[in-house]
Amino acid sequence: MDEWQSVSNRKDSEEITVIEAKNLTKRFGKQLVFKDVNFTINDGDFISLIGPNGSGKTTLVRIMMGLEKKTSGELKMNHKRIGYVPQFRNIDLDYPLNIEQFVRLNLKFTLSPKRRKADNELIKTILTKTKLTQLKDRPLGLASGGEKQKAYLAQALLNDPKILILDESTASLDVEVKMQLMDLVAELNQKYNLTVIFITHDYELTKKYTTRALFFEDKTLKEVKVSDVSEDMFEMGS
Ligand SMILES: Nc1ncnc2c1ncn2[C@@H]1O[C@H](COP(=O)(O)OP(=O)(O)OP(=O)(O)O)[C@@H](O)[C@H]1O
Repeated sequence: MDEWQSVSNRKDSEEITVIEAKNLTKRFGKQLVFKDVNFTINDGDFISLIGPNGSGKTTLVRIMMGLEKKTSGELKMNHKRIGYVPQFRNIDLDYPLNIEQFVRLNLKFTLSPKRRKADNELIKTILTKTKLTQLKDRPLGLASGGEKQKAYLAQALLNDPKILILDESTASLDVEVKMQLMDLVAELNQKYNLTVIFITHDYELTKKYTTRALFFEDKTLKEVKVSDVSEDMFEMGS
C-alpha cells in the first residue's frame, strides 16, 4: 500500500480525536500567554485558529509540533505526523533548486534502489495531488507566490501527515491565488480526511473554508461557530 493509499483509507474510519488539550497553560517568564485552554480536534476537522496579534496562535502550534514546551496542563497528540506550511516568504531569483528538487528536500537519503523507486513514485503522486506536475522543472525562485506555496504544501505532505498546519500560509498572496491554494487544501481535507489547522487573519477564508473556529480571547481559547465569526475577532491585539 502506498502512503497516499494509507491516507485515503482513513476516509471511512470512525471519527477519532487527533489532539486534545486539558487546562493547557503557557507562560514566557512572567508573561502569561494563555491559561487553562481546553479543546478537542478530530480527524478530518478543518479548523481556523484565530485571534488578534500576539494572542498565542503560533505558540500553541509550536507546542503541538514539539518546538515549544507547555508550562502546565495536558496536550495529547494522538498523531505525531504533522505537516507544516509556513507563511509566504519570497525566495531569491537564483535559488538553485527547481520545484521538484525542493519538494524532495524532505526525503530521507537512501542508497536502496527499492526505496528510491518508492520515493520517486511518492514524489510523482504528491506533485499530481498538489497540481505541480507541469511545473516541476521550474526554478523555485522564478515560481509565482502561489506556486511557491504549493511547493511548501507538497513538501509538507511527504511524510503522510495526519495533521496539516497552515501558518498564515495564504498571507501576502493575491485573492485568487489564496483561493486556489485553499481549494487544494480543502480537496486534501475532504478526499483524504486530513485534519487541517489554519492559523489566519483572513475573515473571508475562515468563513469559506473552515468547519470549526477556535478563537483566542482574554488569554484563553474558545470555540465559536464559523457562522458567528466576525471581522473584529481578527483585529490588532489588546
Ligand atoms: N520565544 C518567546 N519568548 C518570549 N515571548 C514570546 C516568545 N514567542 C512568543 N512570545 C510572546 O508570546 C505572545 C504570543 O505570541 P504568538 O506569536 O503565539 O502570537 P500570535 O497569536 O501567533 O500572533 P500573530 O498573529 O501576530 O502572529 C506574544 O506576546 C509574543 O511576544
